[in-house]
Order: sequence, then C-alpha cells, then structure tokens
Amino acid sequence: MAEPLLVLEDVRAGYGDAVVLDRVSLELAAGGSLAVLGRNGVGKTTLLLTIMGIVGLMRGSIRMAGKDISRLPPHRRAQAGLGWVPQEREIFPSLSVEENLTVTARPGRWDLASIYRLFPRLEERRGHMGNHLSGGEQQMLAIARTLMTNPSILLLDEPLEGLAPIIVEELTAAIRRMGSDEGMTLVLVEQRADVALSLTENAVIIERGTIAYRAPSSDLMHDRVVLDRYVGLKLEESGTAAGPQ
Ligand SMILES: Nc1ncnc2c1ncn2[C@@H]1O[C@H](COP(=O)(O)OP(=O)(O)OP(=O)(O)O)[C@@H](O)[C@H]1O
Repeated sequence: MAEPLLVLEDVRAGYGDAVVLDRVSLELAAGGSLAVLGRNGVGKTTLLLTIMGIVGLMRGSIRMAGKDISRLPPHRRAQAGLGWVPQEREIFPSLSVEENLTVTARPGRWDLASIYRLFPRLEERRGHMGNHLSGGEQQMLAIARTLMTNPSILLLDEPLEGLAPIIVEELTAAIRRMGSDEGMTLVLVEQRADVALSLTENAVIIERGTIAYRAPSSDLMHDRVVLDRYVGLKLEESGTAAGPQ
C-alpha cells in the first residue's frame, strides 16, 4: 500500500527549550483533509510551523511522499510541495491582485483561469492593489497565491478568523470546492469546529500540545460531549451546536 502523503511520527517541537508539541503522530492521505481543532494556545499554529520547518523538530520525524523532510529548511519544504497560508494573510500590498498571483506561480493545474473560477471576486478585483482589498478578499488572495505555487498539500491557519459572515460563507464554499471537488490535500487549523468539520474528512483535537482525540469529521460533528469538552466555546459561539439531546 502506498505511504500516506504526509506522515508525522512522534513529533516533539517547540521554542527554545520550551516543548509545545509532544508525541504528535498523524497521517494524511493524498486527496485527504484534516481538521486540527483545539482551544487557544494548545499548539495548532505550532503544528503547522513544525510541518513547514519554521519551528524546529526536537524529536520524531516528518515524511512527505515517503521522503524524510525533517531536516529540510522551509523553502525546500515549499519546493517539495508544502503550501502554507499563515494566519497573517501575507500578500504583497503594493502589487495588484493579478501580480500577486502571477509572481508566485509555478506550473500545474492551478493557474489564473482555475483560480478565478474558484474565487470570482478576485477576478473582479484583478487590477486592485493588495492593500485596497477587504480583509476577506485579502484572505482569498493569500490562499489563491499559495495555490498558484501548485502545492501538493495546503496548510491553512485559521482562514476564517475575523471575517464577516457573508465572506466566511464565500470562503467556506471555495475551500469545499477546492477540497472535495478538486481533491486538494488539506490541513485546516480552525477554531470554528462546525465549519472545519464540515470541510474535512478527518479531525484531530489538540490539548496541551498533544493529540487528545481523533475521529472522522462526520462522527465528531455529532459528538457533543467531546466537542464541548475540548472546543466547546467556539461551537457555542457559532450558534450551530445541536440542542440538548
Ligand atoms: N514564538 C514563540 N515563542 C515562544 N512560545 C511561543 C511562540 N509562539 C507560540 N508560543 C507558545 O506556544 C503555545 C502554542 O501556541 P500556538 O500559537 O501554536 O497555539 P494555537 O493553538 O495555534 O493558538 P491560537 O488558536 O491562539 O492561534 C502557546 O503557549 C504560546 O504561548
């Protein structure tokens, strides 16, 4: 059987001497999608930073497509096919939307035409400067820019944070098309458990730096006890939790 596209084995990582993640093992198949859930400060962003090689590995290994990438610097991991969209929505503010997209482009199935099909709003704004976009449009552009590098795995760090409900809907629909319809392999760090679970096949919940729970997203979606215990707050805030059983 082919090895999963991404494999983390017994990963320990952190900042300086401080261990933030420990005993983290997970697998992601090509075309699969994984939600990473958990309360504030449990280590979700650190997990993505560790996969990208920005936070150093203290123990364990990371393999991609069967190759050990544990010691590669971030730019080599990006070349190897990891596409990371940080929480900060990094775009070039003084370039137009289209320039932002073409400057990072690498050949593959994501090109301007397919990106504009995914994000029609970016096509409408193609001539606008990055710093003239709304927060939601900047987030779309940040995701689109990374897609233009044609990664084999997309790592999304809280893409919906701080966005208006209408934009959240638009972005959620785009992520769903990208994942379920286009088969993009996806790791989604998200505080809104309900949305994240609706967009992914599998989920892990991190608590105090380690994976406390894992399940298919469709099962976890209905497991109020587990969700309340580990990520309750955001589920209530989003207003879509089921009522008392
Ligand atoms: N650069 C850093 N140096 C030292 N400690 C850090 C650094 N960045 C994060 N931490 C610590 O690592 C822990 C995990 O942080 P991380 O940002 O990964 O959590 P998170 O689950 O993504 O939280 P949030 O949902 O708030 O983004 C926290 O205790 C945080 O204080």
